[in-house]
Amino acid sequence: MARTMSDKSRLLSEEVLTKYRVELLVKGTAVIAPQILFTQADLAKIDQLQAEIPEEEVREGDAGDFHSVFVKRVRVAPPGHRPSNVSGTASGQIMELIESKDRSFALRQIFGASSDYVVRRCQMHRMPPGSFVGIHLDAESDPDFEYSVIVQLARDFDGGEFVVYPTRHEQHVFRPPFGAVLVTTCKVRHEVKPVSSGERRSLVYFCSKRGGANRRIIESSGARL
Ligand SMILES: O=C(O)CCC(=O)C(=O)O
Ligand SMILES: [Fe+2]
Repeated sequence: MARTMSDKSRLLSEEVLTKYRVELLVKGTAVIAPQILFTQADLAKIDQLQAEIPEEEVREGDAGDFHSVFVKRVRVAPPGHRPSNVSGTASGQIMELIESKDRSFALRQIFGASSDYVVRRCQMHRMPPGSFVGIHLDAESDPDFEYSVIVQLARDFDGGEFVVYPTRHEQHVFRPPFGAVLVTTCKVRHEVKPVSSGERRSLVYFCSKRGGANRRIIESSGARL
């Protein structure tokens, strides 16, 4: 029998969450289909709120890695500091949306966690043609990062593939559609290939069981974005 599911029941479907949990466990990366973690209305709200946040261009090379991307900071945790939202009301509202009870519950199930996760850092990326994110390890920015969650905010662009390198000889290429969410472990190297046309946009956040100060030691880091 055809049934119209509410957003809530879709978010909480055990069967669906278990499927993603296994995918993440086995492959280190899972792509969550559009409309499961974020509805169209959630994405529209994020788009509206982000307009108020200032943008900076990041082009930083360190130990062979380079980037070219426009970044809007929502929550930051620089070395020695605890996670905190950037000033302004928009960042708090975006974090409230991201950390809603249902969404946090769903992600916890996907992570296979027995305790709560905190978002240590959150930012938005805008990548016009020529932009890219060089190969890096998220855990080099903050050793407590466990999972990164990447929400796809754009429809019309070419290039910009997310490529994961689980080993030296293996690579997995992802091109998630608008509204899909890529979840990946922060212990695997990856990159975003150059955008060739249109504009790629994403909301990126990093989750951890630990909420304290960033334990990264600045001198030895290969930090980036
Ligand atoms: O914008 C993205 O898809 C994610 C880029 C990335 O790997 C990161 O911010 O660590
Ligand atoms: Fe990354």
